[in-house]
Amino acid sequence: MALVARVRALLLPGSRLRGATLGRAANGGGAGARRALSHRVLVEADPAAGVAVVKFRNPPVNSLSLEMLTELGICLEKLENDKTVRGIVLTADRPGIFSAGLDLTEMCGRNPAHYAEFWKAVQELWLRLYQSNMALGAAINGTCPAGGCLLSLTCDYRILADNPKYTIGLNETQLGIFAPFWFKDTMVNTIGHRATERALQLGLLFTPAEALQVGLVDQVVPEDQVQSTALSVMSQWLAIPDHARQLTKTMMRKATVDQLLKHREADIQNFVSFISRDSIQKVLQVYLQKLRKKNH
Ligand SMILES: CC/C=C\C/C=C\CCC/C=C/CC(=O)SCCNC(=O)CCNC(=O)[C@H](O)C(C)(C)COP(=O)(O)OP(=O)(O)OC[C@H]1O[C@@H](n2cnc3c(N)ncnc32)[C@H](O)[C@@H]1OP(=O)(O)O
Repeated sequence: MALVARVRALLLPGSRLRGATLGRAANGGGAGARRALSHRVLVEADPAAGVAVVKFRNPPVNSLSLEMLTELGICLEKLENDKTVRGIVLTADRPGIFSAGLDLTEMCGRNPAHYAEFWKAVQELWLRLYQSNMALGAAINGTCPAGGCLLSLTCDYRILADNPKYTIGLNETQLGIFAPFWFKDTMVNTIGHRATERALQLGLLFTPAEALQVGLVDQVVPEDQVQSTALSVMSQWLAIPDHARQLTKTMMRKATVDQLLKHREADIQNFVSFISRDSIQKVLQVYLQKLRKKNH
């Protein structure tokens, strides 16, 4: 289903996204700050600063399900069309887990049409974020594996909470799957080829100190200062004239974006045929069961 159709489905009577509003904040935020609510994404906009904080709230682990991808896409599209917003900070509504990455239940026990729809939504969100004209910051206030790490890598800078429990990285190989070429390219563009090769083959999850050292994040700060630091760094990015910053960003990212645009359909087919393999279904199911067993 294309984004428009998925949005329609989400807006059907009964959906909690229906009637989402952008109103004056009941509390918090500066003068004129606005708050928008959807089911899984909370937006706190500060038009005076030109910045919106987009908070993930998809319990229990902020996984990127099809619905979450869709709501995030809608929210970003709205912000892109809002002339008062020039920068966005992505963060988790509750500290602890920034995002557990792609929702594994979307990749297990479904049919090929579902896998194709899901993968298309992953591609769409990446394209929207990686090509965004806005300045994007990640305030990483929790653990950040795989797809969560990818989200943060689409941003222009990353601030990570100084908590050794919070790790970040593309750990796909540890699950028995692998990071597609555009995940890999996004990481190469951030930390370079050799560090990416090592990180991807070993499926490394970096502690804050390691992430800072390898350049996966730009700053590690005390946990209670992640958002305020991300906002203060944002003011540096917004001090640059938009057109100059945007042209530079496009120049830096265009080759990577073009690769996916050129191979988009093939990438979907590759994903569907890989994820549908019995052997891959089995490893994903074992991984999910291990996660679930912990709690039962
Ligand atoms: C085109 C190319 C062709 C081929 C490419 C090949 C492959 C495609 C690549 C696909 C890319 C995938 C990227 C991903 O993002 S895969 C997801 C990777 N994520 C993880 O490994 C994280 C897994 N989760 C955890 O490690 C922990 O949950 C976490 C540390 C985040 C939190 O721990 P905590 O103890 O707080 O919570 P849990 O008890 O573990 O979890 C609570 C419940 O949430 C469920 N859960 C956790 N993570 C996920 C997830 N990613 N998706 C779905 N559900 C998840 C977990 O099972 C618990 O459920 P219940 O027990 O409550 O039922």
